[in-house]
Amino acid sequence: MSAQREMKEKNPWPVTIIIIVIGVIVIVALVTVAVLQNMPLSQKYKYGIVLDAGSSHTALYIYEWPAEKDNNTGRVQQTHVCKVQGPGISSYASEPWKAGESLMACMQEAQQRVPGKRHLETPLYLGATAGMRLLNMENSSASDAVFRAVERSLHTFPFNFQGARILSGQEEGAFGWVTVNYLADRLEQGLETTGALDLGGASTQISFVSSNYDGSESPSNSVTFRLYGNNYNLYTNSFLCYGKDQAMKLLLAQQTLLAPKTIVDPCFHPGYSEAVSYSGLYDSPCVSNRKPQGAPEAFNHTGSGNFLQCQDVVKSIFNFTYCKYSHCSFNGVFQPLLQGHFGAFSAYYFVMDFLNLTDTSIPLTKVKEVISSYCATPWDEVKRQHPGVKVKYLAEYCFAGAYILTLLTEGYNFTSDSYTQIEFIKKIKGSDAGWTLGYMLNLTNMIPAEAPDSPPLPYAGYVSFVTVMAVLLFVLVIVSTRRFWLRCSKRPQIV
Ligand SMILES: Nc1ncnc2c1ncn2[C@@H]1O[C@H](COP(=O)(O)OP(=O)(O)OP(=O)(O)O)[C@@H](O)[C@H]1O
Repeated sequence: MSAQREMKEKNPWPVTIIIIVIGVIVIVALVTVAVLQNMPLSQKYKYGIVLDAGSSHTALYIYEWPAEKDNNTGRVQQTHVCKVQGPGISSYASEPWKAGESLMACMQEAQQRVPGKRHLETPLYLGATAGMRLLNMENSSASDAVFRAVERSLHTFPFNFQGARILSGQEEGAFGWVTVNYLADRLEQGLETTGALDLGGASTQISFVSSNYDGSESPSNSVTFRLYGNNYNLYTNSFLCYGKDQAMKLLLAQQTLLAPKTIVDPCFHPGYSEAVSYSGLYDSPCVSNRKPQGAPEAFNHTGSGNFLQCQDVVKSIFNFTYCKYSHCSFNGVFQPLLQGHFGAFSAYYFVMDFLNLTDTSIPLTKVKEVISSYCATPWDEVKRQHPGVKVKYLAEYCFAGAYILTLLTEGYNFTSDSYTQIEFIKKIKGSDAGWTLGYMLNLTNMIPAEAPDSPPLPYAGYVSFVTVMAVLLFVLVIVSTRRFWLRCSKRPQIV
């Protein structure tokens, strides 16, 4: 017995080894718990679906975001887009049930793409823009019937349907601006924002923040936001009837006033000839009050392909002179001085991309030359050169190019300098530029008004900190116990 005690007192190493082993186990356990407890959860996603019921067509967008980050700063991104076959829902005014029917194929696709266990919680929105705004102005019971048909169809799917409604022009402009700035990370980081230019089929929107605008002049153009702790006073205006298709109607209506049977249109290619029915042209409230007296059933629409003359006719659909404010864009609408960068999307992009003019460092004089040369190309040659492009679009690129230039430079007052601040965009980081994402972010409260509280240390920093502290603690324990055992081993031995 005394021999054993004597041995322990002489040799402290077995106890030291036991302490080291226990220490190592404690540290490993501590670090493992810290790592597991704080590890980001495996990536589970949530989904949202928005139907953009535009004047020319409907598109369905599916968005997804990491499940643990909703109501916070989780990156929401577009995972799928489905183009609905056929025209926009406003075209089904005489057979509303077909509007509901037209959405079925894309909705079935959405049902396949969103995981089944998420269906019931996935919000589904339908927002209609200028086509339905016009139909509602013209015939509100027809527009109600279209909405009823669309809602009936959407209710047959297992998603959390939040309703179908017409967006105001202001909402369309403001949510387009939110989308562009959210995707470019400008809101969360509080960077200077980018303006948004949207050219649709029936309306066009301009939205930007200007230090010259506080909302006091023309308050109807002001939208205020508080996002991630920053206040924004946004200027936005939507011009109904100035989307690409309705602007063309304005242009044709203008020309038929002078030549009701045959118009020789400088915005169409030489050799172009098409019969156009007056009822088709005047079916829109944008032009219905301009129908010539005693007009024949149809007129012959021919082209002469002259860009300079085209620009003159295009200018005639704007009023650049009347303005009761300090500054105006056109038609007497207030606009503050332009400021900063702009993203131009929808038809701005489609048209400038086709004409190879998305590079805004190309001087405006050169841009005009390119459009001018396209306009002057005979129609047969244009079709031969672009066999894969929809004929309707091909015929309209000359007009659309001239219209975009006039709208930007004479309408919104972009100069040759500020034109270089425009970027023609289709997508930002894989998501389409347009109002739909901003609309969903707003309705799901996914952009907080205040900047979210961030943990004092990032995850990796936290784990490293715990590890270093545990190792330090361990070393301290070892050093102090070793000194204790060394002292013990040096004590005079009991014999
Ligand atoms: N590839 C293309 N080339 C030329 N024009 C195009 C192309 N694709 C679409 N367009 C036209 O661009 C215009 C804008 O399309 P978009 O889908 O943005 O409008 P919309 O949502 O139907 O209209 P709105 O927002 O006014 O209701 C429409 O006139 C459409 O016909």
